[in-house]
Amino acid sequence: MSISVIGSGAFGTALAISLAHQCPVTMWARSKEHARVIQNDRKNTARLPGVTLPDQLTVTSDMEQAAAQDTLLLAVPMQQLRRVLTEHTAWLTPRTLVACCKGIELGTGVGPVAVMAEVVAQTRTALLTGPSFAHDIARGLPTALTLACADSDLGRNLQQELTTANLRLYRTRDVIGAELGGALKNVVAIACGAVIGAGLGDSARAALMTRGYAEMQRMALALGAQRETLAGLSGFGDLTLTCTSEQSRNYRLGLSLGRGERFDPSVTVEGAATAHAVYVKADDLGLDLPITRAVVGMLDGELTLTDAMAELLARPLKEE
Ligand SMILES: NC(=O)C1=CN([C@@H]2O[C@H](COP(=O)(O)OP(=O)(O)OC[C@H]3O[C@@H](n4cnc5c(N)ncnc54)[C@H](OP(=O)(O)O)[C@@H]3O)[C@@H](O)[C@H]2O)C=CC1
Ligand SMILES: O=C(CO)COP(=O)(O)O
Repeated sequence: MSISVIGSGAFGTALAISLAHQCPVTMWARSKEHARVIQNDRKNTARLPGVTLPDQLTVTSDMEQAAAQDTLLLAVPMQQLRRVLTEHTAWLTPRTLVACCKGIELGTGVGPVAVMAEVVAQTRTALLTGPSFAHDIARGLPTALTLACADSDLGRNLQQELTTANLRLYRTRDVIGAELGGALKNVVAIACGAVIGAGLGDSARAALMTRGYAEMQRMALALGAQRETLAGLSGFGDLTLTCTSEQSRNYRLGLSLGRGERFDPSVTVEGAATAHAVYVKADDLGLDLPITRAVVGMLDGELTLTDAMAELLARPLKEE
């Protein structure tokens, strides 16, 4: 088996580093100059500073070279996935494609696995998700992730292939559950960052995490996910990490909203687009997602945090 990582951001670089400790890995960067600098310096200073690349990791901007491997991990932002696949379809089929992004596509309301299956014909698809910060993986710290694949045999093979000394992979066939857990937890993390940023306290955060988890379940179960998947690494596990750590960009965006500070728009924050995509989808499904609605309102500048909290607290009292 041979592996390529498509995308040389923080997460792609971290995965490539971990995997390259056990087999040769190729990492693709869209910019020729970026690929040359990372390959020569043995560092990705722009996206993942402070970590040295192992010798078995080769960086290239040549998609034909990168796509020549058996298994391709796609580590680009969710809203860019369709574009990357469309631009390089000729090289990507027939391959095994493993999406490593977390989010729901604006406009279609689907997750990364559906996008891969739609754009690249005859492809075998899977998803790698779960609680893990790129810096932790790259530094060799222990991490447990979920490999979701509808095909049991392929899932087993990928689980073996992608498990490393510090990445322990669990397996599920519930792709939609794993996708939605990883996507929806980012929306809740923005809300949690906002309450902490505004000084509303840890009790308010615990309430939001718990009721946010109820929202995640409501949406995911309506779309055919299994409850156990939401309770696993890809759902509850990642929700816990992302809502409690300043390493999370989604949480940091929330902190900025709560503090009334500007946030760098170039930073990848998947929960922002996903909140909008989920809000539309929930409306189509007739689902009530008050925390998602509050996040959308704050992101669009239509609700202050004070108004959002007032709306949440004024909702009719009900059974848990
Ligand atoms: N960072 C983390 O800790 C984790 C991230 N993830 C997920 O991984 C995904 C990627 O995030 P992350 O790596 O952190 O993001 P980064 O912002 O660090 O990097 C994004 C990468 O995608 C590339 N890219 C963006 N648009 C395009 C495009 N149109 N064509 C080709 N390449 C493109 C960027 O290229 P360029 O450098 O040229 O701009 C960059 O290499 C997200 O879905 C995120 O949720 C999952 C778990 C952990
Ligand atoms: O998904 C992540 C942790 O599992 C990374 O979180 P952020 O995208 O918020 O940084």
